[in-house]
Amino acid sequence: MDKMTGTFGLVGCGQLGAAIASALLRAGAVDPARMWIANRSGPVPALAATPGLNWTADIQTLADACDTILLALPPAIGRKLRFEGAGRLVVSVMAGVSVAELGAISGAARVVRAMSSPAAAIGMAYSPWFAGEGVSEHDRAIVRALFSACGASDEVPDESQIDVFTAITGPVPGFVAAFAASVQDYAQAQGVAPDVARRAVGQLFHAAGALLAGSERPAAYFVAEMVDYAGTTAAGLEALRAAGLTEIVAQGLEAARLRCLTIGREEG
Ligand SMILES: NC(=O)C1=CN([C@@H]2O[C@H](COP(=O)(O)OP(=O)(O)OC[C@H]3O[C@@H](n4cnc5c(N)ncnc54)[C@H](OP(=O)(O)O)[C@@H]3O)[C@@H](O)[C@H]2O)C=CC1
Ligand SMILES: O=C(O)[C@@H]1CCC=N1
Repeated sequence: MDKMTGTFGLVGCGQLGAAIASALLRAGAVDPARMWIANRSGPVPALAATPGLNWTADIQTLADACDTILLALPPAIGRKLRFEGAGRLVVSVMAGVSVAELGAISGAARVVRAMSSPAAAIGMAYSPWFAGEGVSEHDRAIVRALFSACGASDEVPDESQIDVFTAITGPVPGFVAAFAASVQDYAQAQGVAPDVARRAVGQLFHAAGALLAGSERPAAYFVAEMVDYAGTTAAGLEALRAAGLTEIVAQGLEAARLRCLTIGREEG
């Protein structure tokens, strides 16, 4: 696992920030003594006893001490934040907050807009990131070290793709939980006991996730394979296709993507 060079500061240690902080420390991507956390209510229990880790309630104190700053605040709060971060590398995982806004928030010329998920806590997040104009190759190495400690990541060429991934991979279990709940509901409607349905569907998604994540093939390949097999599953897949599954999923994801454009603004 690559180490992040320099000092690192996290602003906001909630659901996502705490997951990323624990991932970085577990992976050894940053030494605690070179890491700062600014959290409104102070140290979080899971990390409070980490030897050497620096806590502060003051964001500017963190900014003055850190070469790389990660913003993990709610969008409504993050948008209103201002601190002097000129000369720093500023990275954000805040939904909907643009590179331009991040420059205004921090005064930094080197800004990376990213997305991650609380799956970072188990090293299984997907963290896409978009680099603003001033970001150097050295900065990119730091960002790669940061997000490889959290799971898989890719640099994307277009900032608008971060909104797409905020919809798709930001929430974990997210939309997959919605599908899993529908499967559990079906099982229970057929008389399966709730705890058995929960265990069965959990194992199904655990196995399916492992197979999909471990394959170079797109998910569509596995669908076509089952349709071609022309067994019981094919009948169900054909019924789902006829019912508009693809269109329904796209509607949900598009609603989440569009919400990125309004979340945390005065009116939204
Ligand atoms: N949760 C998720 O699944 C995901 C979240 N995100 C994004 O991550 C960001 C953070 O979300 P999430 O972690 O869920 O939010 P939480 O509300 O769980 O955590 C926000 C944290 O920020 C702290 N905070 C608030 N204001 C300040 C401040 N002025 N100075 C220092 N700390 C402050 C809060 O402190 P206190 O506890 O004292 O209030 C809290 O610990 C959001 O922009 C969200 O869109 C992205 C992907 C997934
Ligand atoms: O639902 C949310 O707003 C956060 C951001 C992306 C995923 N979860």
